[in-house]
Amino acid sequence: MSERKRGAAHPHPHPDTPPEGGFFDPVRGSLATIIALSLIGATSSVVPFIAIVELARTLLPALDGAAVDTGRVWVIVIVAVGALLVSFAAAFTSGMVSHFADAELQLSLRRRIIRHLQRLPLGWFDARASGTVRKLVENDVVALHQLVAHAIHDVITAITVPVISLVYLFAVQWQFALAAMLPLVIAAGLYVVMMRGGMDKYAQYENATAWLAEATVEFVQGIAVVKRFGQLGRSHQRYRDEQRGYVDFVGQWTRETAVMFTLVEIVTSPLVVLVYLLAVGLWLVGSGAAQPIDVLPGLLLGLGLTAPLMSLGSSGQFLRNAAKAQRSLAGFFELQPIALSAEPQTPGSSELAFESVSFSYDGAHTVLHEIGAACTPGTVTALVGSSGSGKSTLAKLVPRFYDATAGRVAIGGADVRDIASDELYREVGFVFQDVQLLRASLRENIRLTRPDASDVEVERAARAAQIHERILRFERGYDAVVGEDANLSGGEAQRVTIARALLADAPILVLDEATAFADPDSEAAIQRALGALTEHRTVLVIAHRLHTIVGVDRILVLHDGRVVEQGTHAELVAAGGRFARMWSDYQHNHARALPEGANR
Ligand SMILES: Nc1ncnc2c1ncn2[C@@H]1O[C@H](COP(=O)(O)OP(=O)(O)OP(=O)(O)O)[C@@H](O)[C@H]1O
Repeated sequence: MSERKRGAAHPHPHPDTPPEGGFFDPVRGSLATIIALSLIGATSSVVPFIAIVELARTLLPALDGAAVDTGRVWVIVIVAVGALLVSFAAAFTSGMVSHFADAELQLSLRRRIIRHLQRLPLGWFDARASGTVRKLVENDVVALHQLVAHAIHDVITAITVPVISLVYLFAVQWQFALAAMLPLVIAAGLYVVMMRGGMDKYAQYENATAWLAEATVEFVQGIAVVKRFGQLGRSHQRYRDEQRGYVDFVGQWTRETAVMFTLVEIVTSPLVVLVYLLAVGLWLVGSGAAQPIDVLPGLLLGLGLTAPLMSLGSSGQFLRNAAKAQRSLAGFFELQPIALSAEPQTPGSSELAFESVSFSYDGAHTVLHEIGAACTPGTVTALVGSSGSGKSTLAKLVPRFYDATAGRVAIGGADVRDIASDELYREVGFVFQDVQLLRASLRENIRLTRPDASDVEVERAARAAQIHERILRFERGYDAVVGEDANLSGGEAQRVTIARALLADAPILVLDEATAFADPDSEAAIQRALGALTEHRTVLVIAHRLHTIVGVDRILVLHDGRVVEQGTHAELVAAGGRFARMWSDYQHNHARALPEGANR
């Protein structure tokens, strides 16, 4: 394949990138049903009240001795009972459909999140990933649950019931209808005033909550460090300040809205509305503007006009949360998945080559500049260089944690981007510093990359990784579960991942020597384990301790993202350049720690 520049852009649109609002596609039909049922339910719930009025209108003449139209009475009763049943059935069915739709939506979203996660570059899965995924799966998906399962039905009911009631009231007696609207208008006005600047306030409230949570986590996580350095008072002070700030903010907001809130409660309270409507009714009847019977619908339906306002308030909050969740999910789905090749290639050998490889994390700062190097099968190549020189970044391009911004990384002549991912992981094994063990048995952890491996094979890999004896000391041995009865030190956990890499038996190995947390005993064990791992393979190792790479086939010295020297240990020392200086400093600093024969 010809050398070409390839940015982060995906050549084919990703199938899971949803079109605007596409999350609801799987439940579109159910949503339409919920809306229709909510409308039917709300409308039919008003009918019995109208029926009572009409019944009264039909029966009243009987007081003056007139004959009662019993046929009409029966029709009204049947319509009322029928409407009541329809309203119950609609509410029940709508509840059922919403909960099924909600379950369906959550399932489809969670599946979509998982599918998208599987296609993201491994480099995305750093420390922040678990928090982000947790927020998506827990908060955002649940916010959409509130929308589908509750808010749609509540909002439709809260709007439909007052609208139908008012239409009927205006048809019967317009002055009384107008009077019945007054509490609604006053409450709505007060609500608007109360909520003025509510979005800003709400944002401030969320910030205050987030800061408090952050300060709490910081206080708890840092407690060991601050205690050690006698800063407990200061750290505790920040926590107390944030807590004070939160309480002050909530107190202030509550005081600002308390008067308005109480006024809204009073204006909408059933007793106040009833007394008000009775007074208006008496006045209208007294002045001859209305018949006594015309006051009845106003009393019955007028009472139900203001209650929905309150439920609209809380549903509005659900709607805002759902909109926010939708934005956050859309942002996640917009993350570029790793590019998949249209014509997958198979590596011709286990030769690893970096061909003019450049890389930038953010598109602005280049951290690797035109790296060229070849690692042949059966040899060990070490990457050395100061902290931040680009060693890990270069190593992580091989298993495609990231893709080169320019140039290419090739295995047996094939660009790693053109090798199907399962093939790539069969070809490349890696052991990086951030050891990842699953909450599963040690056996399952070792067998992760080769689920079909027999117990004997697992044990052989563990022996070679110098961890077999340690595993046997657990009561349940290989069945001990990580994080439950298998509590491992950093070095031990690392040897488990080395056993895993050994079992996977990949012909190319990318390793971070990573003995940072190892004590002298476990360092020796890890070195032996790595020795077993590197036989007959193409090995690229990030070296931190220079005495461990004295005998490797080739050393690449990185500085500011460039290969500034390369050769064997002896050649580089003889050349008297950067590596020779690093080696001399290293010998000076580690004179006593170096094993015999290492300082040649
Ligand atoms: N995820 C990331 N996002 C942005 N920049 C990064 C990221 N990881 C590393 N860098 C930057 O890339 C450069 C090379 O870092 P890299 O981790 O590859 O160096 P290193 O030689 O492995 O260092 P060390 O020996 O300390 O691990 C550094 O400037 C670093 O700040």
